[in-house]
Amino acid sequence: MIVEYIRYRIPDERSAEFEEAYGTAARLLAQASQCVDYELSRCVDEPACYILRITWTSTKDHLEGFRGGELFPAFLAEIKPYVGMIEEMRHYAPTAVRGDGSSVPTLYEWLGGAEALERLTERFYETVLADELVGPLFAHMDPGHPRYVAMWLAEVFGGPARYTGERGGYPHMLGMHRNRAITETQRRRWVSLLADAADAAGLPDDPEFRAAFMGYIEWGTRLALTNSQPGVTPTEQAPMPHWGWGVAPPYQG
Ligand code: HEM
Repeated sequence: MIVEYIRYRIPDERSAEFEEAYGTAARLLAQASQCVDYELSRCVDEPACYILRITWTSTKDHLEGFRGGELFPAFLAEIKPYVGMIEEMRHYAPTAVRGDGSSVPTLYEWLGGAEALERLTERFYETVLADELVGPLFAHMDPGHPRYVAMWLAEVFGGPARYTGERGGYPHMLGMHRNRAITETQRRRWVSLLADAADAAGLPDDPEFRAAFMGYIEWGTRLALTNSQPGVTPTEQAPMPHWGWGVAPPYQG
């Protein structure tokens, strides 16, 4: 991905028509398969200054795909009157320095941290062991298993990286699922028992949290099922998944 920055200096009397023109041009950006996202910002300290940021799938896709494509003539027609007011128009490659701040709580914080996850997994594995469909899979379960899975979930949801540091991270988890031949019926039961345990353990039940939480569980259990089939060769080394809120951030009143 590549980020294009275009800096404009627009006289005050033309700012309204400029923003309107970009509002129209943006609809063409929204249709472009080469465009990841875009944003036009106006300087607060010096209102004549605008910056348009466009993330492209690649420089080539921008210069050859978009500029050579069918959307470009209509895009250019909208913005042409302002081309002479451009002060900079260049592509920038993102560096490794990037990340999120803490304005939005992590799922780990929202659900109540390590203590809540341990409450959840304690409760969950009690019901798992008593279940006729999935119980047999866990017949020789390590007594620390509920705590280890709580550590795993903590790390996935934005808590401390203890599973990676103390328990062997992704490769260990993968190894524990290999050749277990989990069936779809067992996977479904596991998901259903976990959803019940989330209620019983008093995890937050707001729609945003539960959607994100169960989204991860759905994803994770499908991978566990696939990787548990005899004869498959799963990815041996994968980064620890880090799950966020997705499209519905927490409702904070
Ligand atoms: C989001 C989905 C899942 C997560 C996050 C998860 C997580 C884990 C982790 C972290 C371990 C290793 C614990 C350790 O360090 O010892 C493990 C082991 C295991 N998992 Fe899963 N798992 C998931 C889905 C499933 C499903 C769907 C099944 C079966 C229906 C399953 C069956 C097992 C079994 C049998 C073990 C070995 C337990 C033992 O003998 O100690 N897992 N799981």
